[in-house]
Amino acid sequence: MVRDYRPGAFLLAGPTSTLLAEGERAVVTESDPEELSARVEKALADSGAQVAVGALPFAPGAPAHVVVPAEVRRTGSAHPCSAAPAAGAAPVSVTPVPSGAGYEAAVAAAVALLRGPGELRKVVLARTLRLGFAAPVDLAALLPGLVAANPQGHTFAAPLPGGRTLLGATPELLVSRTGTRVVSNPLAGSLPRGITPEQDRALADELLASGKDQAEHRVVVEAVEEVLRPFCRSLHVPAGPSLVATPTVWHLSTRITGELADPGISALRLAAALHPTPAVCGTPAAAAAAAIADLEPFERGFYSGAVGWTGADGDGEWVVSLRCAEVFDREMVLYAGAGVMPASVPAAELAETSAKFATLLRGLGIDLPGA
Ligand SMILES: C=C(O[C@H]1C=CC=C(C(=O)O)[C@@H]1O)C(=O)O
Repeated sequence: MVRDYRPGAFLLAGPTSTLLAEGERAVVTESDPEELSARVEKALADSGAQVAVGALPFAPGAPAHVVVPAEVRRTGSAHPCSAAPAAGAAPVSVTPVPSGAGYEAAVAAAVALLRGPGELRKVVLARTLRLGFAAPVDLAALLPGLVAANPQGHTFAAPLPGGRTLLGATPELLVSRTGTRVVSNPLAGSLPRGITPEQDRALADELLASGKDQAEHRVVVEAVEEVLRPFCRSLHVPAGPSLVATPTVWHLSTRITGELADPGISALRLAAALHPTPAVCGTPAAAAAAAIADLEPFERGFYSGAVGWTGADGDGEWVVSLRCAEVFDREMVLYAGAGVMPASVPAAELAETSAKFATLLRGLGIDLPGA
């Protein structure tokens, strides 16, 4: 089904399910999270459609883009996806915004804020890589290779306003709802993967033993628990994180499961309530968002928002839009961020963002040493 993707369609390919949606019966553009769920539920009821798909932006107050498609196809896992690794065209221009040094300076400024007298405990700072190509980016040709390279994660292509596409391969599940069962799998605390198996194992052990990363992870789990608890009659939060690996990064991970108290609460409503978690913003959220606005020299748009679907029956799945790029014509803007804590070292956060860029670059067959 991944091979049937055509530009303008919506694709979400995960380890257990694949959804491809095409055409538009209705489009809901809404910035208020509660209004958004209500308007999408109404659009589904009015059209008789079973599923709506879309993308939520990072910034509170920016409009979400949700579509009731004309046609939806769903199957199981897209894996094993037999695609050869994509052979992406080499970019003709590569512009980091900010520069590596600029990013390290922003992390240092954030560390100073975190160590200061204010209330900020964690802030996630991102950077971008702007790639220019000689010809329009061929999404349909690139997607099978990206799916094949990310068997554990969710690969997505989501249409955005203005003919743009959000393309990515994320390891993080914001929330899924199946009947009354709710699952959220926050990630936070990361190290790049090693080159040899020994080095890789040592880095995994180092991550698990890192007080800075455990603290960075804990604030996300606490925030997710606090949001989900009022919606659930039971909620299970493991006592400590486990490790998950993407092809380029190790993460601390906690899989939180619950039973909804009110089956009328849709997956989209839960996603809107959870977003933005401290995995993409920080703690407290308002102070972190203000620091991000001060320290990041670009708009995040739909990076570090969410991508997913919600059904007429309330079921659905929303993933955090990470390891992604906004694609338009001959341009691709990649985004990667890292959680900054009082103990953060700017060079280490820069290396972490490079490893995060590599998820998409490798999956697209783009070779950019030192990006
Ligand atoms: C903000 C990103 O990752 C988040 C998710 C997992 C681990 C993270 C970290 O360790 O910093 C980030 O919170 C990104 O990939 O751009």
